[in-house]
Amino acid sequence: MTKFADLNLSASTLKSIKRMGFEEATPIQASTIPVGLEGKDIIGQAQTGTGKTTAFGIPMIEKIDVKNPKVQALIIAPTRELAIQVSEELYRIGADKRARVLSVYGGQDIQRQIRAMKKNPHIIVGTPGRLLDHIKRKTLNLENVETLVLDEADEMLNMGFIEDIESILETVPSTRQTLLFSATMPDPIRRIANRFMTEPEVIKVKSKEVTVSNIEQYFTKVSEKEKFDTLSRLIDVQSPELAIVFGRTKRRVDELARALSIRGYLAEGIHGDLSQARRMTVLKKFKEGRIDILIATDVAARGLDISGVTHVYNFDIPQDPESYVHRIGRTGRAGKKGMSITFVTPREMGYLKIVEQTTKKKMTALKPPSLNEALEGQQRLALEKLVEAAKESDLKDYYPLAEEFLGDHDPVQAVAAAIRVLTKEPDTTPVEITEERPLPSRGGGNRGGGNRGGYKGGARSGSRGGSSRSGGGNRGGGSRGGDRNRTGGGRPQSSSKRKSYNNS
Ligand SMILES: Nc1ncnc2c1ncn2[C@@H]1O[C@H](COP(=O)(O)OP(=O)(O)OP(=O)(O)O)[C@@H](O)[C@H]1O
Ligand SMILES: [Mg+2]
Repeated sequence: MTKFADLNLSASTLKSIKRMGFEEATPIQASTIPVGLEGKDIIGQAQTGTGKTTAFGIPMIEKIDVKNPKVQALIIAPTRELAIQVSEELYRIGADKRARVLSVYGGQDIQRQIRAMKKNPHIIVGTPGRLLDHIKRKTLNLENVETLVLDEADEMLNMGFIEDIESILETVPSTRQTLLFSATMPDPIRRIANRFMTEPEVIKVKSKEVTVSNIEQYFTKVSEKEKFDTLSRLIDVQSPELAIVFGRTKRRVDELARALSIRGYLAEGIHGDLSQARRMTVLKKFKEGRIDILIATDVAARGLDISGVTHVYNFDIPQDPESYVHRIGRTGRAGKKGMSITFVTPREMGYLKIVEQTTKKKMTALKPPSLNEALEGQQRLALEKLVEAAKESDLKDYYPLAEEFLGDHDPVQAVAAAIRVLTKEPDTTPVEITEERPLPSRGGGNRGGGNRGGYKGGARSGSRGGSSRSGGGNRGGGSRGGDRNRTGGGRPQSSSKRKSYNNS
């Protein structure tokens, strides 16, 4: 175990780290910080949630000369949310040194960013498009940059940012130190490394597995039609504190968010077509627990660090194993426990194998819960509420009525009634989820870079037709008459039999 105090850091950085509550350096931090301090280029690979931000953040901040008003460090990140998150972490690390950090990203008023630039930030964290914009407007000068970080470089490659990054780098001195970090390092990333880096030291944390061991990984074999009911029941049984549900396309995310809300869950979606303001609001609500289910596309969730995410549901299995690693990595962070459940349709079982081969870890088969099990889960949750309430000391005011009630009723009957009142019965209101075309059968060389690009493109543009958007018979929960009867008096069916939601 390495203590930060043993890493030769300045007093101000040590003070900040202490304030952040970090006691020991994680393995990737212990191995990269000394090399980073020497000024070498680094390719750092370590599992999700193991503190890569601080691993590059510390050597970067140590190098900053706060008396020099020029921009000395640049971090490029694939999404706005990630840029904000990284800038916040860097701000905390540099707080005692008084390093100034600014994040710039699309969707935010550029004039406001230009005004902020005039306050001479030492560190800029930005998304490629907006950084280029500032460079072209000459509102950002990178001639004094000494440290460059590409966070989630492989994702930026997938997103087609490579040319933007190249243009940005033309304005950064070639003598800079370059650091590149990700949980996965697919082959094409090495090409970037060769192009942008000088004799990089590759630092991989020794580990047989790509995923952290504190995530319990399950899969459940389920037909496309049964997916939504299975999801509802799993949520009822497992009662996650915070959960992220991944869908393959933007339309999928929108439909799932709506369908979950119809069934009474506090759920909202996030993807690249939403306005920046909307994305921020949804994330904020999720972090504060005002919604407990976030539905997202791959891109929207890369690198996000939200504490309290206990469950990740892959409503659609991702096509490439790297996406899987990043998706489930939204839970089980900083040593906490987590659980992931991946839905696999019978035709997509081959993808499960590919994922398992990459992660070198078998997922455990999970039987989809029955409606009764979902009900039991909700009853247990209700009981937990009662147990919590029973711990309170100021229940005295309720005693007279309780005694009166118990005078006329058998105690078991009385408690059962209390549990019943508190139980949210599984809701089976019909909802509409457009069927997603299964992934092409596995033989098709789907591990290659080219294919990845295609898939990602589809997910971003939302333009995949979803092919099987045929008539009424294809609906998710709606076609399962037996289930619907349970909630009986629910809402009239017509209210949820909307036309297929069509955004393509
Ligand atoms: N030494 C440490 N001790 C305790 N917690 C830490 C330490 N270093 C970082 N953390 C915390 O761990 C969490 C995950 O860190 P971070 O987001 O940097 O992970 P990551 O490796 O970049 O993951 P991803 O691959 O998903 O981007 C953060 O909340 C961070 O504050
Ligand atoms: Mg990260």
